Amino acid sequence: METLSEKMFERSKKVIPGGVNSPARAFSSVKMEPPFIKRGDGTYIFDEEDNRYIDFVGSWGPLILGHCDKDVVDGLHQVIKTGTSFGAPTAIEMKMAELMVDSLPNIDMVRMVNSGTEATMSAVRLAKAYTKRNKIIKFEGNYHGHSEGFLIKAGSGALTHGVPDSLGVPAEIAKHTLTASFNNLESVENIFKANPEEIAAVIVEPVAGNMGVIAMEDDFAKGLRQITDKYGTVLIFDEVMTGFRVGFKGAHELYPDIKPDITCYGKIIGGGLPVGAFGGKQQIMSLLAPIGPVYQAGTLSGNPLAMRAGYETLLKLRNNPQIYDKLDKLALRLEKGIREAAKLSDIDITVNRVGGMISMFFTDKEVKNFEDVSKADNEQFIAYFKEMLNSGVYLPPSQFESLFLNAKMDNEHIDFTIEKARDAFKKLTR
Ligand SMILES: Cc1ncc(COP(=O)(O)O)c(C=O)c1O
Ligand SMILES: N[C@H](C=O)CCC(=O)O
Repeated sequence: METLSEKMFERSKKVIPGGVNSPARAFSSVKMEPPFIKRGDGTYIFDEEDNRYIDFVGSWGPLILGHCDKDVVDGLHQVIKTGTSFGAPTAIEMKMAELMVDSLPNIDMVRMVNSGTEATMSAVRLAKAYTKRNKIIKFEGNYHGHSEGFLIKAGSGALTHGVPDSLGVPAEIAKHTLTASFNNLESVENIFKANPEEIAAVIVEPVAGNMGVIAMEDDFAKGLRQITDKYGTVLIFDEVMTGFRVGFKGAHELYPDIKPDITCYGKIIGGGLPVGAFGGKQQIMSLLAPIGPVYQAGTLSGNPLAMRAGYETLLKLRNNPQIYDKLDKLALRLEKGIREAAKLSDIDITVNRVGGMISMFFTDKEVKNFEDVSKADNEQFIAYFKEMLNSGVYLPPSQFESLFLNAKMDNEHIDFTIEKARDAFKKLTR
C-alpha cells in the first residue's frame, strides 16, 4: 500500500519540479523517495506516518540546538505578535549585528541577507569591486550556493546529482571561476602564476562539508593567506556551514592565525529560519550601498523572525560553551563506534570529523580532497543509508554531505545509532 509520503511526493511532483524545493533532499541520490516530515522534537523528526527518526541532518546544519528549542520558539512567539516584517531598520537587527561583531574576530561590520547563496554571491561581488578584478578561485567539491559563478565543480547536491556544471551558466561567467584542488597549495599557486593580476578572491569552505567533511590542513590554510596577501587578493571564508558549528567562533577557532578578509554565514545564525550574512573588514564592507558603490539589497533581509531565532540561538551558544564540548564528545563516540562496527563486518570506511560535523566514506583510503572523495563506493553507501533509515536513523542522503549533531543528543542516541550501523554493516556483507 502507498504510504502518505509516497502519495504526497506524487502530488508534489506535479507542481514542484522533482517534488522538492532543493535537489539535495530528493533522495534520488539514494535511489528512493523521501519521507515527508511532519514535525520535529529535540533530536527527533517524525514523518507523515508518524515514524520516528534520530535526525542527523538538522535541516542541513542550522538546528544545532535541535528541533523546537524552547528559547527559540518563545522568542519567535513574541516577535510574531508584533509583526513579521517591516522593511525598515529594527532593534533586533542591530543587536544581532552587535552580537556577531563582538563575538567574531575579523568582522568589523556585517550585512544580513536571506540565504547562504546570497551571502557568498554578495561577498564575491564586493571582493571584485574592492580589487577591481574579475576572476575568483574556488575549490573542487566546495559548495557556495547556487549563484552562477559557483556552479563550477561544486559539491553538495550538484555533486551528488552528477551535474557539477549547471546548464544556464553562460561560458562568459564560468570562465571567471577558476578551480583548484582542496588541500593542494600548488594547484592554487599555478593559477596565480598564470593570472597574477586577475584574481579578486579565493573562496574556501575552511572545513569542507559539501563533499563530506574535510578540514583544511594547517599548511594549506597558511599558504592560502600568504598567497592571497602576496597577490592582493581577498580571502573569503565560507562559514555558512561551519559558522558557530565547529566552535562558537567557527573556523576562526581552528585556524586562529588565518584572518580572512570576508566571512560568510548562514544556517545556524537563523536558528532554522531563512538567513545569511557576510562580514569583514570595515574598509571592504564600507563599499556597500548606501555608503559605497556596490549595490546589494533585500526586501526581507534582516527580517525580525529570522533575526530573533538566530539571536536566541547565538545567545544560548555563547552562554553555554559546554555545548561544543558535548557535541565533540558525542561525535567522537559516534566516530569510534562506527569505525568499530565497520571493522566487525570487514567493511572499509574512512570517518572524517571536526567537532560535531562528521561523515563517513566507503573507502579504505584517506580522504583529503575531491579526488579522494570520488573514489568512495556509492552503492555501499546507498545500501547502508536505506538500512539506517529503516532503523530510525535519518542521515543525509549522500556520503558527500556532513552529519550534524545537536545539543539535545546524548549517549543513548549515539549508541542506538552505532547499534543500527553495526546491523547495517552486517547486512552489507551478506
Ligand atoms: C558552505 C556553504 N555555502 C553556501 C551554502 C548556500 O547556502 P543556502 O543553501 O542557504 O543558499 C551552503 C549550503 O547550502 C553551504 O553549505
Ligand atoms: N549541502 C547543502 C547545504 O549545505 C544542502 C542543502 C541544500 O542545498 O538543500
